[in-house]
Amino acid sequence: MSTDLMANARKYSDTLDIRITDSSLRDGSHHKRHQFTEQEVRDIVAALDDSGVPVIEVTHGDGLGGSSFNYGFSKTPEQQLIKAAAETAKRAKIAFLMLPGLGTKDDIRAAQDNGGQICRIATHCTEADVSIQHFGLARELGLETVGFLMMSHSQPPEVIAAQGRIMADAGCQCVYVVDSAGALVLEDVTYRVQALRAELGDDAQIGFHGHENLDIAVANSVNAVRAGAQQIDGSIRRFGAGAGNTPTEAFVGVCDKLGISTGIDFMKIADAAQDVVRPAMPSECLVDRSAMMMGYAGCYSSFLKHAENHAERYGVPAAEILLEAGNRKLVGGQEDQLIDIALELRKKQDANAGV
Ligand SMILES: CC[C@H](O)CC(=O)C(=O)O
Ligand SMILES: [Mn+2]
Repeated sequence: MSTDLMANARKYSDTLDIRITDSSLRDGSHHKRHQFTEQEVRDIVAALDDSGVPVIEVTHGDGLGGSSFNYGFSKTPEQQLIKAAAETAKRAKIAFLMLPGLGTKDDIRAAQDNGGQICRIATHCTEADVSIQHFGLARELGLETVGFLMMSHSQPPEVIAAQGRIMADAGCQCVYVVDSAGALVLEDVTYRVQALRAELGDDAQIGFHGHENLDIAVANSVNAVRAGAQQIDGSIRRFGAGAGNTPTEAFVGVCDKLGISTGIDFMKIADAAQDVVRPAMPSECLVDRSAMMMGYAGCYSSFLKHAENHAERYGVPAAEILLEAGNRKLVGGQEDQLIDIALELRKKQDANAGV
């Protein structure tokens, strides 16, 4: 590790160089169409906790309040899942995600009452100002705070840094570069993390949340660490939206080999991935045509399942819906526009076929 990274790491903890948050029970909720049962959450939390994962995120895929017609209804109320996770974890902290406008301040209070300790607040990467009151509340309540700058590929490093400054000033303790589309490639991550590091200094830590759509989430995460990120997200078995996230277990193995300390036992987490998490997944998260299209075109990974639904309903390819969503620069919350795209594709298809 570089001297700078060692210095940053030491500031974070006496024993760990980086802190990993496993997001499979939140980002994986997209892949599972929000159908987690309480027992699955308990089993996965127990296995991750026993492996030494320090933070486990549990919420509807779209955060607190996400269970809805627009985003997909949860099988089990997310507050019940947060409570089950907090009751199960012996060492790990339980984190929850919220998007201002979807979740409310009361949802944050309820998540804390149910045992959540880390409040992660996500905004589009040009809209950090909508998070100010929520960071204020979270800090007042004594919660640890994390800020998510979603779709970070869509803005240059200086914009990401300026938006990170807004979050840090509002009380955010770690600003994440969030590669929602899996569109960032290697140095794209380095430059964004470096810009945040330069802007925030000691005011906040930096984090990185990757998606695997172009198959480089582990490499991107290593680049983030080398550029000074102290917190990294993964999802065990890549259980996340699109092609999934940085696979926690592979990233832990890579960190072991690079001499980056995570505090996670590689053998135990490898077993957990295979024996506990895989059975709870509806299918593997794949770098298939649709997922690659999202990384290539810069399309929000959470759109995948919605695009698949519309593809089936309107008889058009999901990959083409996603490609067009990327071209139109759609952001989270614009899920309904995927229907317009599907209908337009269908019209063109019919016209070409002379229907
Ligand atoms: C809440 C939407 C989204 O899934 C957050 C996230 O993980 C990302 O943007 O990658
Ligand atoms: Mn994600």
